[in-house]
Amino acid sequence: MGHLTQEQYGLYKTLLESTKAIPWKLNWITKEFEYIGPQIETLLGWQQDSWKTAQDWIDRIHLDERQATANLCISQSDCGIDHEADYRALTASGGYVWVRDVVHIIRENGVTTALVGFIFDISERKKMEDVLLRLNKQLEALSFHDSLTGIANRRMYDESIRVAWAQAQQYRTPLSLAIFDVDHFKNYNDEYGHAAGDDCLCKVAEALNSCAAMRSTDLLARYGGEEFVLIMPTTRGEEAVEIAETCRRLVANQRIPHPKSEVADIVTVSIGINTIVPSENDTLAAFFETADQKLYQAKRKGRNRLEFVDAS
Ligand SMILES: Nc1nc2c(ncn2[C@@H]2O[C@H](COP(=O)(O)OP(=O)(O)OP(=O)(O)O)[C@@H](O)[C@H]2O)c(=O)[nH]1
Repeated sequence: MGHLTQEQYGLYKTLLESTKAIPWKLNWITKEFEYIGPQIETLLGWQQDSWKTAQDWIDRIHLDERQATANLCISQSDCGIDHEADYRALTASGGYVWVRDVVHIIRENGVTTALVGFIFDISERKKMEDVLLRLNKQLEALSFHDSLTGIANRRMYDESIRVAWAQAQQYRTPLSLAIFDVDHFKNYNDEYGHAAGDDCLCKVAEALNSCAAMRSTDLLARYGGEEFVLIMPTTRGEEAVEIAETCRRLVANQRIPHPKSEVADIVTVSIGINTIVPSENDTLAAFFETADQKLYQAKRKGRNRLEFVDAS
């Protein structure tokens, strides 16, 4: 493009200075601002002529993003790569505004000589993102999935067992419940750390689920910590024992090393099972409590085994 006439210059200046995006140009040899749009004063409060060097720009980036943003911009500019960055810009009154800086590099003979760019106000979008983030967190809290293992959570268990109990009571069908507890899991955490413990719980959940998921009416859930529960509606005692035993074997077959277990050198589970055809006098709480007692019996009797009671 040749030289601009006075008229053209005026047009471009008006265009640039009336957009919401704030234009700027920085001399990359001297690191001095050659231009910054007057709109910057409306957005951040700093006067147009207070933007003298790249250092003024860096100093007005929120500390949390400052280093990373400056590093990115310097390295990309030296290499001649156009780039953009989101950061909080300091305002003259001490607040911050989220902006996006979009940068175009000007090179001469393979050397970066100047940067030109636009600063966009993205605070509204960021506010929206924050709202979405908060909503997502709330949704997660309300969800029926355990965030670590991906299987059903305690909330889902509570809902499902209530329904299963009512149906068993109404139709006089057997209801079975198995409680699984990882053996010597405290030692596992102590040996490998909490993060590895989390991984281990995921693998256990996966193994249990591969067995439980074979019947669509069953529900496997993480009851809490290293405890899992399997609801088996319309399932008699022997059948429940068979399924739980398969689950136990599947966990052992994963052969997750556990040298500090006193039962085996791999991760194992103990299981308590209860089966009932609930009458009017039975309570869900007592039903669960009995299954839990069976679990502790399995622990006492040496772990990596199951104990059951069939009151149906
Ligand atoms: N990594 C990890 N550990 C957990 C989680 N929830 C509970 N735990 C740990 O699980 C362990 C449970 O230990 P205990 O209930 O004392 O029993 P145990 O060591 O499993 O031994 P037994 O049940 O008697 O075989 C505790 O150390 C908890 O910190 C979790 O989400 N992640």
